[in-house]
Amino acid sequence: MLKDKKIGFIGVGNMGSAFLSGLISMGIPKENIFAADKHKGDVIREEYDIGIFNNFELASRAEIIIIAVKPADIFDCLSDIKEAVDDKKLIISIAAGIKTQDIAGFLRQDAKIARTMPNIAALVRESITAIYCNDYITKEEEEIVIAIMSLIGKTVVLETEGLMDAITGLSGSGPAYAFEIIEAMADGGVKMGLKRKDAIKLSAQVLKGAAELVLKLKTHPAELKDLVTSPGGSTIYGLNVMERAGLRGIFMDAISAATKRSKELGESKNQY
Ligand SMILES: NC(=O)C1=CN([C@@H]2O[C@H](COP(=O)(O)OP(=O)(O)OC[C@H]3O[C@@H](n4cnc5c(N)ncnc54)[C@H](O)[C@@H]3O)[C@@H](O)[C@H]2O)C=CC1
Ligand SMILES: O=C(O)[C@@H]1CCC=N1
Repeated sequence: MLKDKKIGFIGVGNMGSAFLSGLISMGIPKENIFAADKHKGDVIREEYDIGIFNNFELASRAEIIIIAVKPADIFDCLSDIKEAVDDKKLIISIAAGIKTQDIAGFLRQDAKIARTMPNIAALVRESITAIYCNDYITKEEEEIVIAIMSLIGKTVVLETEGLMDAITGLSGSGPAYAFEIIEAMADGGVKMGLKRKDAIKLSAQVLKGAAELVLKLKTHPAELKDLVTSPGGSTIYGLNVMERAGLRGIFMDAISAATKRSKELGESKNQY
């Protein structure tokens, strides 16, 4: 489905490079992949051996344009590509907060625009990516967006755009929360005498194993928690401390704050 498409990336940083690696390892011919990056053109050419262009040239050549710059840079990029975008090109944004309607307002009202929210686990093809396609994208084109996002992990398709900020706050930002948990659990192990390296390996594998259980058994996490928590055992003593500290409230507040911030990123053109 993707092999004969001309795909261009604007911005090849943390996220753009994960997509690029995915496309290349899938065997997409390199002559069909282009990139534009304001600061790293030479490095990308050397690393991936693909055509490097400026934003306008890239948008003129590509049928699918993936915009992977920071939200603060997106409107500069849209200005650069405006004259090259017609009603056939497929624009895919991964920028936090930026609404399809605002992108269309900059480009053209009938532009085909998909707003997506992946996460950094794209680097190991374990992202979960939410996809919203505007009304100008056909079913077949939606399949193309899904195929591209599947290069970096799993996908969910949204019928409306409204929940995209909440998804940004939960699964877009979520790996950072998980890294904190892994590090914090490792700190606990170190406090109890474990070596740092062992403690990190143990806590990371715990999160991976627990996640696999939830996903594979399709069982509610509370039920799985009960499997670990023997009456009067060690786990309930640990959980007791977390409950006193209000761990659930902390996560709920964190995701609310990140959701609110994602919305703000879409409201101001001068985000940070
Ligand atoms: N890093 C993450 O975990 C996630 C990031 N995102 C979104 O992905 C987007 C990219 O994030 P990262 O890859 O982390 O950023 P990054 O800073 O690593 O990469 C952005 C790239 O864009 C280039 N760039 C900046 N201005 C440009 C311009 N005018 N024209 C062409 N290239 C330009 C930069 O040189 C840089 O290489 C952001 O909008 C962010 O909201 C979404 C989900 C997760
Ligand atoms: O913090 C950020 O701006 C981006 C959005 C999702 C993950 N990182």
